[in-house]
Amino acid sequence: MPSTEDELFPSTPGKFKIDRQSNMLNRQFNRCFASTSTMFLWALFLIALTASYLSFQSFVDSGSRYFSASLGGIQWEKQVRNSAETHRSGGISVLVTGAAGFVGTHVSLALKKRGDGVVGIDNFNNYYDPSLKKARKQLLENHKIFIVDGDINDFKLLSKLFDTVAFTHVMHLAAQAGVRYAMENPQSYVHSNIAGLVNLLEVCKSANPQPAIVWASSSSVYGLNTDVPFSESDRTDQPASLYAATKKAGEEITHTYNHIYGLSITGLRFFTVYGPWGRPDMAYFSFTRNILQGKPITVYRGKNRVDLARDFTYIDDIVKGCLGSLDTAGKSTGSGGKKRGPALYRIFNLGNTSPVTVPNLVNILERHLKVKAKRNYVEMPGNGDVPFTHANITLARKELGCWVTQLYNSTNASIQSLLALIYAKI
Ligand SMILES: O=C(O)[C@H]1O[C@H](OP(=O)(O)OP(=O)(O)OC[C@H]2O[C@@H](n3ccc(=O)[nH]c3=O)[C@H](O)[C@@H]2O)[C@H](O)[C@@H](O)[C@H]1O
Repeated sequence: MPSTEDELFPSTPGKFKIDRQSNMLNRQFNRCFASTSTMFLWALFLIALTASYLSFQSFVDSGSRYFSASLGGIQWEKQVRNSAETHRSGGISVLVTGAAGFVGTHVSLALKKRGDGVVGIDNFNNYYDPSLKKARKQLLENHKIFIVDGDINDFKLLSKLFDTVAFTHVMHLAAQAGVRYAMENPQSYVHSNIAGLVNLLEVCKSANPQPAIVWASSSSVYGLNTDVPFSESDRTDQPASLYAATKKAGEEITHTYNHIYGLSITGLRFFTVYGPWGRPDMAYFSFTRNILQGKPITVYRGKNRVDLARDFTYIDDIVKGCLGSLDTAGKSTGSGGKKRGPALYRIFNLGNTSPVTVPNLVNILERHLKVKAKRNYVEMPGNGDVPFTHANITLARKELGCWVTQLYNSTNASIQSLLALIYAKI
């Protein structure tokens, strides 16, 4: 008779293990379920286990519900829906990214004023004083526009917005702006202008219905192009800054989403936009501040002391171009992430068509401010600037219809607003 357990099993290792395990299980099974009362206890235990698992699941669900309250919650969803509601027949429902930015604020207000639904999203980053962005947010809220504090890289948040509202359009203005800052913080351009854009497009392509997208490209894509005025068909493969390169990349990226998923895309190449509620990093703003404070200003010059020139464009013209683009965008054709037919892909210059040299800009500021500027002329550092910009807007005039270029006399309105901001220490 075998005296030990081991002697019961053959010596083949694989088999040994299996048999040994099954034997052990058998013995455990025998021990545990030896009597019906123990079986009854086991049944009770299993029921309790199932019940606690189910209640844990509901805890997890309510937890994720609670978590999404930071994205949403019932109150939040209500605010989003109310803000997105249209108040005119044939109105559109627009998600405006970068809504607390300069252009975003003006476009949001204009849409709301004509009865469209608007929901804004902005990450309130500190590229420039966020208190200016908060002040713009307050202005928008006064007009019953709800602004979500969030980043376009947040896939969950964007998806939730599209789950809450079937946006017909996206006006994509969130971006890392500024040409020269790209040398200081290159990653921020990749984060917003590339990764953020792709994230937004990923959400839009899966949305049902897919929205039509209008977004801000830039005059900087013309880079070192020397054909003037700049036309949409001109070459754009010589960017002078990382900013320009990310905007150019955006044009290519949006093209692929148009091609693969049937998203309607309109890219707008803005030319140095100025006006009330403008950006403090831009020359007309920083020059105004310095002139008023008696500080010198640095005026860049090109090679051989050639003046730099910009096709400075007034914000109201840009707003008209944005609204005209939204109105003519046509529908995206895809659904469920699949293309169902060709959709519009367009690019337009939005510029003033009459460049002004930077020294002349300073003259105009001096006239309005009635203060003489202390000018330091410096050769343009090789940090992303281009010598001049000049828009040909024939295409925008023809296809957007509403395009009427204003003259530079709108400077006064801008300056009054800048003064208010400067005195408010923004
Ligand atoms: O159209 C665009 O795509 C871009 O427009 C804007 O860029 P820019 O045209 O560079 O505007 P802005 O900074 O106002 O400089 C104006 C002029 O002043 C010169 N400039 C500037 C600063 C300074 O200290 N001295 C100076 O001479 C400077 O050399 C330039 O000649 C947006 O910021 C950018 O986000 C993008 O949208």
